[in-house]
Amino acid sequence: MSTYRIQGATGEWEVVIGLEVHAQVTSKAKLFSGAATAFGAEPNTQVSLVDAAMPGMLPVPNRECIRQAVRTGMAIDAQINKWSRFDRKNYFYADLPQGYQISQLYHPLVGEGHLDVSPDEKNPEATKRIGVERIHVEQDAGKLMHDQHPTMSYVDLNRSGVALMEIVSKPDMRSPAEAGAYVRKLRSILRYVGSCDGNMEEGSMRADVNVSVRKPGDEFGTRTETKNVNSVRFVMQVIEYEANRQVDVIESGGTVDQETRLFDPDTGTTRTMRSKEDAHDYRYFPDPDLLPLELDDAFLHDCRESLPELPDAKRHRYENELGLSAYNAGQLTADVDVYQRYEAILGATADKTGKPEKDVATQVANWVLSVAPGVKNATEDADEANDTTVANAGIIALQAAGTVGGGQAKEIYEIVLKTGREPDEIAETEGLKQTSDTGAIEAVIDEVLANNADKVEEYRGGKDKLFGFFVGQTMKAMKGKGNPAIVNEILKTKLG
Ligand SMILES: Nc1ncnc2c1ncn2[C@@H]1O[C@H](COP(=O)(O)OP(=O)(O)OP(=O)(O)O)[C@@H](O)[C@H]1O
Ligand SMILES: [Mg+2]
Ligand SMILES: [Mg+2]
Repeated sequence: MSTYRIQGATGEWEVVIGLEVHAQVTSKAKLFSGAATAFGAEPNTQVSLVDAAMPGMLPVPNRECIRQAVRTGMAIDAQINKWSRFDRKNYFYADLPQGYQISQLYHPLVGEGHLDVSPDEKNPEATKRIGVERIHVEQDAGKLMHDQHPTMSYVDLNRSGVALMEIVSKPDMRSPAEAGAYVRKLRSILRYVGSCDGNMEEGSMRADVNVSVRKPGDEFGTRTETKNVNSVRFVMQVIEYEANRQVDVIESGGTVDQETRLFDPDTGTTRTMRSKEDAHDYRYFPDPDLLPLELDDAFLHDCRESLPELPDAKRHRYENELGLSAYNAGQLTADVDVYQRYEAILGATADKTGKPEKDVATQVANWVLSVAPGVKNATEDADEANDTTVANAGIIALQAAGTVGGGQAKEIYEIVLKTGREPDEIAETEGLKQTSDTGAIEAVIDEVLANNADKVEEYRGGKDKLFGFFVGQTMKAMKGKGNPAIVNEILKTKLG
């Protein structure tokens, strides 16, 4: 793995990165109230008296949120703490009516774990292990709206009280690529587990990016923390910018302040938001309204039993059982949507062809990863609803049987996407079937050879490369519909 270094005036610098990822827990209700959590609702329509911090309201932990955080911890091989507790993090802000956030500082639900990440997507086998310090559960705050009125700000409390998992990494990353890979892998696992939808655009997953620089081998330097970064690309940009900025500050005789910064996507730069409050400024103390959480074995057992096959295990199985290349296996297992589509089409293709999955696995992989997306991108009036598992499997099966060739398969798919017609019927009525009629193919080949007597002579004289020319001419004469295997076979016989 290549080492990322920043070249300064005084030599090479290493960058040290730790990420705090806030992931919204997939749950119909909030962490301590029954209010709904749907994205995009009208402001203040999903607020209970608990979320609005009315006096005398008491929080009641939502079992499903705890369950999802525990399952997430299990998915990263983390220590699950059977005893944990909620603390109040006190601060004043207009989007926080309680005056404190219920979080977990001293006894988090989930302790140490780790993720194996692949900084180079082309080489998913080259992994680096990144430690996770802990996962704690906490409430989200509301949102201030500054664009509704010229002189007033409004408050939307829909998000107030929504359950978040804060997943805190160790300062183990050393390059933008590693940090990008960490966020991708974490997102992938959250989506497999189903504990967070991973939608960074809608804010379901946001990263606080901690960056410091040091000379290789030195102690850690002072970190800055850039808040609420909401895409993989932005995380990488923040690191690139911050690391270079810090090197400049130090090399020009200054010191890096431990502070909170904001990222500006328009310029790709960060700027000071506030200097870092020390943790004790929050006056953390155990929330007296809540009992400690105690998890029993049955609950833990249920959490573990409900975990799906996870990305790494699935990737290895695709390689070992289905014989896929490491690259294809990595691409297909990176996201839930992709592997679900793959597995559905693979199963249907095996059924349709009567072959074991292993025998069609690579063909289906190429179809799902490259052929189908290529056709889809080029088809303007494609209707997503026509892109069914059955239709895809139908086309792949036609090709596997030699009924259609690669070119015809694409044409059929295009028609499927536009019209929803059935692949077998399209192949039949649109004249897209390959000819396997040896007599017909032989006749065409005889003509091709007769028209190119000089080339036949050269071929027989040892110019082997001309074989491809004869195949090409035959296919052209047959408008691409000759069965390639049969064309090859007859040509070989005829040319001797
Ligand atoms: N020297 C360093 N350089 C880069 N990252 C660091 C360094 N030291 C710590 N970190 C990272 O900073 C993060 C600290 O997060 P943590 O939640 O523990 O505390 P915090 O940021 O002070 O608290 P808060 O949750 O209130 O923001 C971790 O991801 C850790 O890996
Ligand atoms: Mg934190
Ligand atoms: Mg932080």
